Amino acid sequence: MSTVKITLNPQQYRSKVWVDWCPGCGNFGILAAETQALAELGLNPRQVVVVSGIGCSGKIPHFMNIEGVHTLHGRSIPYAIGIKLANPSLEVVVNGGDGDLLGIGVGHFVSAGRYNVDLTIILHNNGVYGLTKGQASPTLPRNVKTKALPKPNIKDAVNPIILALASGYTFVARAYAYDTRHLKDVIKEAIRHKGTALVDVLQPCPTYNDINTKEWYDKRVYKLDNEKWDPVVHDEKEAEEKLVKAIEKAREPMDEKIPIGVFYQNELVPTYTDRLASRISNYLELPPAKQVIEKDGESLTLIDKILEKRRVI
Ligand SMILES: Cc1ncc(C[n+]2csc(CCOP(=O)(O)OP(=O)(O)O)c2C)c(N)n1
Ligand code: SF4
Ligand SMILES: [Mg+2]
Repeated sequence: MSTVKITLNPQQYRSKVWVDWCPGCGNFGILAAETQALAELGLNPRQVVVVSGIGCSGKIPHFMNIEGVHTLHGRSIPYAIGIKLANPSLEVVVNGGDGDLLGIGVGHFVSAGRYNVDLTIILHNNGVYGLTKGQASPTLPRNVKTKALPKPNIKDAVNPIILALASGYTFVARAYAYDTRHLKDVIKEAIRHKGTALVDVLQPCPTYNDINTKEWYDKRVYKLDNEKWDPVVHDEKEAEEKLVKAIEKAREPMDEKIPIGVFYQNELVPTYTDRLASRISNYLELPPAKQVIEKDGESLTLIDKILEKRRVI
């Protein structure tokens, strides 16, 4: 992570691009909290890469003054992993929709936890495919009928917290897009965490999700901190017990009460950067992005010769 300190002004992380989300969209809260978190962490915008997929959520890098990549639907995580592996000194944040990360991209979502790559993944969880006009997303429960569905949802929902815990994520949290102060604090913790971090953000979509509205969430969300919840694994022996407790907490029905905050955090697991550095002695000084690959326009790698040898005529 960069240690360059800059002034605490979230506007430095905002671009001049017009934000075209619908009025009242929960994405505004995520954008505000994310830029505030980066400002409070004092991260150099040139050292932060925000990677997104396709969806309303996917537009976020355009609205930020950071290094950003707006990738393909479902493919933000492999891009992000590649960026982090090529240059481990960068702070890499993924922003994705629930369709993007848990539908078409779910294989990559699971895979990230197995590497424990040092990434922060911010899930814009609105229960719908917002950009494509409100189809059910993988987090919409069965039998719920949002306004664009002709009939109630026929499929069961995926629980992002449980899926992340089962996949080996070492930081797993839930937050709420309209409680931007709490969301900002959770994003800061996720970025500071060493390992794969998920922040599942409950994000009202006032245009297509007429069930999980601001009014619906406001009555239900409560903070885990107020329950004296301790998510941190302080000792290897605690890991199993805390993981099981976090899964049990995430299994609680969300009809009446919805906990937000950090469910689980374990920094005792080596990150993928640590694992590579233990096998490649000069990885941290000379990761792929910092290697010199040409001199005076001539390639210093043998790639041309290797390709020539394998040419099939
Ligand atoms: C490979 C591919 N399949 C399908 C689409 C069409 N598509 C664009 S966005 C989207 C879903 C968006 O929903 P979500 O990821 O939840 O993001 P949101 O708009 O809700 O933020 C789909 C299916 C696409 N762009 N690319
Ligand atoms: S469709 Fe929903 S998620 Fe997309 S910008 Fe509008 S309110 Fe936000
Ligand atoms: Mg969505």
